[in-house]
Amino acid sequence: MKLLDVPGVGSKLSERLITRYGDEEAALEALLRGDVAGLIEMRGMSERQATALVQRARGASYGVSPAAFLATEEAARIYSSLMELLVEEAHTDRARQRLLTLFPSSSREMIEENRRLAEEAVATAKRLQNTGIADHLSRLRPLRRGAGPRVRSRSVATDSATTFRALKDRGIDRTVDLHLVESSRDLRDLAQGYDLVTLLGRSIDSLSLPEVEEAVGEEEWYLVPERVLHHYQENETTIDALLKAAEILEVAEVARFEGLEGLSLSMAKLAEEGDPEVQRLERLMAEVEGRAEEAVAWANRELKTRMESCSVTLAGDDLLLALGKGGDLRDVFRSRMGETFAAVLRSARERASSGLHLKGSEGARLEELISPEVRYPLEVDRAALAVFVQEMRKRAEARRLKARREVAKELSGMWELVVALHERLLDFDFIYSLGSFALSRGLAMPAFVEEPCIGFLEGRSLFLKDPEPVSYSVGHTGLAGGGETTAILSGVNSGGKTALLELVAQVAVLAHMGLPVPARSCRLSLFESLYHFGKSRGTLGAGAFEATIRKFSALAGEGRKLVLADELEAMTEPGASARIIASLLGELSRGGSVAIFVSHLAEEVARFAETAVRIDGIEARGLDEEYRLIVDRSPRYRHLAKSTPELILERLARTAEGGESEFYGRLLSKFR
Ligand SMILES: Nc1ncnc2c1ncn2[C@@H]1O[C@H](COP(=O)(O)OP(=O)(O)OP(=O)(O)O)[C@@H](O)[C@H]1O
Repeated sequence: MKLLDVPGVGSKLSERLITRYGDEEAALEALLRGDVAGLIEMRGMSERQATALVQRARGASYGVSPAAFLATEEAARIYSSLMELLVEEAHTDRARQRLLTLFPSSSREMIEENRRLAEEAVATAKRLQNTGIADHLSRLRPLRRGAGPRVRSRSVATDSATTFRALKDRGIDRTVDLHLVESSRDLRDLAQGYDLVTLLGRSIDSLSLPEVEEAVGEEEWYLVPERVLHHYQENETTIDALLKAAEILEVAEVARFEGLEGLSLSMAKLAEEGDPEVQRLERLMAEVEGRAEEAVAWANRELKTRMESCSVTLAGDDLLLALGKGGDLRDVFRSRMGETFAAVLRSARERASSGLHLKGSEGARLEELISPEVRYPLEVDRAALAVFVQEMRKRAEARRLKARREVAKELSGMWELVVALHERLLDFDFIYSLGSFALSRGLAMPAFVEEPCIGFLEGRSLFLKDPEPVSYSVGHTGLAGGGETTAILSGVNSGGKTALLELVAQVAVLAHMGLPVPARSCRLSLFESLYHFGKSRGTLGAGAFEATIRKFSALAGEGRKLVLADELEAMTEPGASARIIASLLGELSRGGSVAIFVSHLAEEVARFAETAVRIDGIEARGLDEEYRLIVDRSPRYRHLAKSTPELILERLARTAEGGESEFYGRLLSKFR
């Protein structure tokens, strides 16, 4: 098959598909695989168009058209409503898009292939019951690949124009400042603006610059580990869901995966709370200023109190010394009050550092923030404080960088694994959703037989909230009824005739999609198409009658059809309608088709019929305690069900009062 063999693909679209997928073979493979997600990446291709394109390609590969089976609007509506229910089961967009590419057809091979898929899907969903996998699948999102926030405290420098260009081409400058330096001076100037400069190249001496590190690699994880980590951080929820879902699949022995453990361990490191030393430094940075201020304030209060309560007696010598050349009254005070001052200073410094878990020279550095000079009031040395905080920030940053590099190095080789895992689990969601749809609704795989027929036991309409099971069969299903392939369904108003027709349509559509159907068991033949005619409202005018009859002309064509019609009699006067229905049924029966017509004109139709037409009926058995009709939803075969007006009259007679009730009673007596 070629791309041009797909209906709707002209040379222009074919070219675009080849550009998108690389070559014709890959493009065709993508269409047949149902790659809607990949197709909508093409400009101007909507999801609906992509879905239809996949359907046409699939259809073409089996020699069918996706629109052929659903021959009427009503049939297409039933299919759409079924698809709505089906896609409700999908946890991901990918699964939803793939599910939407399924369609009913008369191709035995296509149905067979889908049946194999559906059977595998149901078996898989069964094995995964109560494992909670759905929660993890629901957390899967498309993988993102943003550059992440800029690193502002560091920069990368190189002395080589070639390296500079290569790094730019790799987009390193999107995350961190990138510089080309030509001399040690350049480098020194640059270093002043950052906590750390990573230098690539050996021509410039950087030994004397503590803010410069000589790079030992050019890999992304080394130069900008934040970028690698960002890929994993921004996809953390999805990766976590992937790991959990994959683990469940392994435990349930549904699938095996390589490299899960390594990825899981590295992801755990990514999520780990920071390094305790970095946390200590951060706490120190946050608290040091306040502590120093508080200690100085305390010392000033203390000095004031102590000074106020003491007096100093000066000897004449002291006065001469202080007043003499180069003399200073401070020296006098230092000699008299030195011990008091020193004691207060010591206590203040202890107050500043207590509980800060200082290490190495940090204690001494902190002490230096409160000058030992004898003076009042004491003050914090702001310049020393700034230098101290700056140093701590650099130490913390260096440790953080080291830790980031370690995790980034591990993770940098795992991205392909993440992408592959993501693809597999999105594909898996399609299978799992399909299986869950069948399992949660108790669907069963139908059996295809040769004779024209359709029938099921305990069918439950998927469109009703709490459906009563219904069994019905037309043609030689071997389940019940007789061999007639055409039936007229009569019965009480609101008995469930329309609902039953819809159920037959649901069964036919799902079976021809290769999917299980809502019944305990089901047998049917392969049909070329489904004609479903809904109930029309009121008698049609001449123009509308003509249009309706034209639609029926298609029924005369070749091929086995399943025809479901709801109260066609409304198309024209009852007498004419009965004749038309009878002759339609004759045409269909002779053509080897199967038909179920809901009609209140069953007796008249049977009178005009030239072929064997069975009349079945849905009947009311009586009234319940609240005077509601008790209906047997499964039709009785070969039984003309009355509309049971006497039950309605009985209800009226019992619920009305006085004269009105008597009136209904008199009418009712005519039936007894
Ligand atoms: N199998 C079923 N289980 C539960 N409820 C049902 C079932 N079949 C039909 N009903 C309910 O009965 C009501 C009437 O059904 P429906 O419209 O199919 O009847 P009808 O025989 O076509 O009526 P009418 O002759 O008036 O067109 C609907 O509201 C539907 O929900």
